[in-house]
Amino acid sequence: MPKVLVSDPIDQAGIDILSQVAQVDVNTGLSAEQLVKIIPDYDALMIRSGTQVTKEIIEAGNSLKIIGRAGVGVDNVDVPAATRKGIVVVNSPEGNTIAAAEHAIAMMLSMSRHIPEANASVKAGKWERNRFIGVEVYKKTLGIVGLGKIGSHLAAAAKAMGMKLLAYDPFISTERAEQLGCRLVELELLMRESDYITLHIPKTPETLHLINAEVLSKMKPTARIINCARGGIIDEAALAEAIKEGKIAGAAIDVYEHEPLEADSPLRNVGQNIVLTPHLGASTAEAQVNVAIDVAEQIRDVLLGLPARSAVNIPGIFPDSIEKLKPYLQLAETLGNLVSQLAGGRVDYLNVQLQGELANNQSQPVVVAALKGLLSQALRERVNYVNASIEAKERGIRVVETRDASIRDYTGSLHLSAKGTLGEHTVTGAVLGESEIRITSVDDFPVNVSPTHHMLFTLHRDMPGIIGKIGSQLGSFNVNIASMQVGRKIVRGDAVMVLSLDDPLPEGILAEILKVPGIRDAYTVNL
Ligand SMILES: NC(=O)c1ccc[n+]([C@@H]2O[C@H](COP(=O)([O-])OP(=O)(O)OC[C@H]3O[C@@H](n4cnc5c(N)ncnc54)[C@H](O)[C@@H]3O)[C@@H](O)[C@H]2O)c1
Ligand SMILES: O=C(O)CC[C@@H](O)C(=O)O
Repeated sequence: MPKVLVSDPIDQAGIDILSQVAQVDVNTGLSAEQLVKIIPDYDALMIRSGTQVTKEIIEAGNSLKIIGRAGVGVDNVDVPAATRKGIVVVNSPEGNTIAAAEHAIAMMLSMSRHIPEANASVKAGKWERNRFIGVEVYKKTLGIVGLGKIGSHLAAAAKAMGMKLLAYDPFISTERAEQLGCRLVELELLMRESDYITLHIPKTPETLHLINAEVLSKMKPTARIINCARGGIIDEAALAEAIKEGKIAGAAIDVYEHEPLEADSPLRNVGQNIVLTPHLGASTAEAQVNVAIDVAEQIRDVLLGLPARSAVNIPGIFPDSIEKLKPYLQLAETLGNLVSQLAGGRVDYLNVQLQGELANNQSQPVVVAALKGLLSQALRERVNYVNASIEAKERGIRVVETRDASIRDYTGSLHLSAKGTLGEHTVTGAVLGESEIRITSVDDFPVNVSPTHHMLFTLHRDMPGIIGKIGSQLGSFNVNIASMQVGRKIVRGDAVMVLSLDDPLPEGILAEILKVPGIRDAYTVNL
């Protein structure tokens, strides 16, 4: 019988499902060292947000087939390490959406009506009615940062309470925001005009300290901020300072850069204008049953050799033909990710053309893989092969699929074009040999490059000296070039330059590159 380790408190409904097919050991509060020691005995690991599933734990898990996260965020799992080891990571993308949205509302109202302090005061034997005069949320402006599942649910509830809604989400169309009753604006305007600001975005390198001292300084002195998304999105020291100095009226925080919150955290000393909860966003009876069942069913299925429906790292639903299509799925995902970065965040149209031999294959998985790549900048691990199409539809992305078996430059190739905030861009790629992926054209300029983690693309005039100038610019920022290629259609016409870099491009370098005479456009891409 397979063995499942449950290392965080999980609702009994999930344990009951797992017990049908496995021996289930519930062992919570283990240290990382203890987990490394016992994990080799287990086929599956089920967690909430408490257990940090590090690379060391994954590497020690020689029998592990699946890690199940009873919740949305898998930022406490080293997903790349799990993928490399062939371990499926599953989550429950929707099981606690309502709970988290309702917690944000509870936090907003608690702050507005001083409920935590009033409660403490009455329990201390006092009756201080004049001390706790609150404010109404009716007709106030709520700024929602991140209009995904939780942000959308919250928008509907806040609208019903008579609030005016602003939203900032670079990956959502204006039409979608309008359907939800929100005016889509830039972050700065949202910070300036909102009476309440609530965060519902993932924690990514881009969102780390997105709300820092400078951004907080844009808020009205009467405004309040809520974070029920992820710790680290707000700079905690800057937040504590802003409240203490009266630059903003208050905050309500559920999630922290380090959990449990440290004893000496500056947030603990802010006084009564901050409401703190210990990561309770998903802690409702209903959400805990939902996520436990959702994830336990997937663990059971994988242990029985069946696919998982919400795998965040590998496709879970396709039949046996997956083996043959696998390199093309990887190609589609890479090209989707690439074209979304060239086209800018808010893509509203994607054309996927299957060419050559690929045109004779089942197209749906390839289109889904392209969408997964396209949405990966916005949704990170939240997007998977199961939800990519629905997510794209909800974002108003029009998807067109075409085939052309007569294009035979490679055995099979894939051509994507996408239109976004930076205009329309196209990329083509092919699979060489068994599984080698190549980018074979960019904006219809022929190239032949392997995708790498950090890349720079330029559109420029083909003229002497331009390559050297870009090289020197990168050198002056201490960025090492791994390879470089130029694609052009005619001599001294327009050309595309593709550089693979050893290092990420530092901020500010694009502006310098764009100053080089002859450079028309430049894009950084991280794959
Ligand atoms: N406190 C809790 O217990 C709790 C419970 C559930 C979820 N969460 C967290 O809440 C967050 C939102 O969850 P969700 O289910 O709504 O996710 P979601 O993926 O449905 O929505 C996230 C939204 O953020 C947008 N986004 C991505 N990067 C952005 C950026 N840089 N700026 C602005 N918007 C950006 C995306 O376009 C997307 O619409 C996640 O961080 C999740 O882990 C916390
Ligand atoms: O496990 C929890 O209670 C937190 C879950 C929540 O943060 C999530 O990302 O789903």
